Amino acid sequence: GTGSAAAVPINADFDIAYVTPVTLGTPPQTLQLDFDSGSSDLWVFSSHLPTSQIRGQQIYAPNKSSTAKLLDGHSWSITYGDGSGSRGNVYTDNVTVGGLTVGSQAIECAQQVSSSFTTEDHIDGLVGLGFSTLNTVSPKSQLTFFDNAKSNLDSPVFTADLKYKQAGTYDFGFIDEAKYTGEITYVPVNSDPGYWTFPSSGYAVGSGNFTASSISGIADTGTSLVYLPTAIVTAYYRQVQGATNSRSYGGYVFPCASTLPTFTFGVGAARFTIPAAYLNYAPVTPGSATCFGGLQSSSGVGINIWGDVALKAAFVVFNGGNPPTIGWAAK
Ligand SMILES: CC[C@H](C)[C@H](NC(=O)C[C@H](O)[C@H](CC1CCCCC1)NC(=O)CCNC(=O)[C@H](Cc1ccccc1)NC(=O)N1CCC(N)CC1)C(=O)NCc1cnc(C)nc1N
Repeated sequence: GTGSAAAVPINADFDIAYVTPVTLGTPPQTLQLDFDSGSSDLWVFSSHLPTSQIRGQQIYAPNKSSTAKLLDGHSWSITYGDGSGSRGNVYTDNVTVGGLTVGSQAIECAQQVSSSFTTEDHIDGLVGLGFSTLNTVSPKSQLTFFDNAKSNLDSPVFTADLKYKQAGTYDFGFIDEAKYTGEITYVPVNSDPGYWTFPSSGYAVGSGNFTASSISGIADTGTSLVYLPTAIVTAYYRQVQGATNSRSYGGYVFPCASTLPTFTFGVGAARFTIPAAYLNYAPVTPGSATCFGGLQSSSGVGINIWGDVALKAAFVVFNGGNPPTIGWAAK
């Protein structure tokens, strides 16, 4: 089988995240979930949450689904890189994404969410697409939607075609030739950390020379920006008039009117250029003349992250075969 579903930006002004409609249970309950290749829990706002923690999000009510089953004695608790988190209990039920159904998928029902989830009313939960070793359900960890679907997929892959300020797609089980140009360059994935960790072959700032350098990082659809080693990031912002590394804003900022260079990264012999517009992430506060960069230093993060700012400059194949690989193509 295969599936194909839209990845819709949650904000009209800048791409903080993308959500995809997912139907749960019988009769179907549809939620807008953030597909996150940087984690491996499928969790949702649920009828088990105190109403004080819900602010407009859609919820999944297992007691309204005839196919829901409590996973007795199991719980989950997750913390993300931005300090947000959630926890709760676990049911299994049918989950459908873009025409692809998984029976008895573990659906982690939130009983508590951190304040940033409550205030982000466009996200009703997450679908983890990382490796199942990262799943937090205890005492028995659960499989991701992708791992559960894999044996029924025409091919054990999912692809991300994220776009700048417009809807893209996540496809499961097939590679849509119409979504990319040229060849797909595949490189090995180290799944031991649980993320889609792959080697990049170097970078260039604007029209400058390409610097060959092996950079290990993760392809993370759930992270908004790109986080790379300080040496690379300072080389980039040296080319931006008025750029400073702001402690108060927590990263590189610059006058919104500044002209930004493009940023090119290598995957094997292939080269992918992130347009300047993608690297002007957003005003630090609505209407401000100071803008926050889409490229930031990974020194405070601990790993290099190729987030949405980079992913939307390419067509990316997450190949869950044995061994796993990741493919990048222009589009
Ligand atoms: C099983 C845990 C799992 C693997 C976990 N994975 C991750 O954290 C990566 C994962 O991709 C998560 C998925 C996010 C979580 C928040 C909700 C949206 C999805 N990514 C991050 O945390 C990266 C940093 N956050 C981000 O990039 C968020 C994403 C977001 C989007 C919309 C609304 C709210 C948040 N972006 C922002 O906050 N933005 C606002 C500020 C702006 N300057 C940039 C955009 C992990 O590594 N946790 C370990 C961990 C724990 N504690 C800490 C402190 N760091 C950690 N890494």
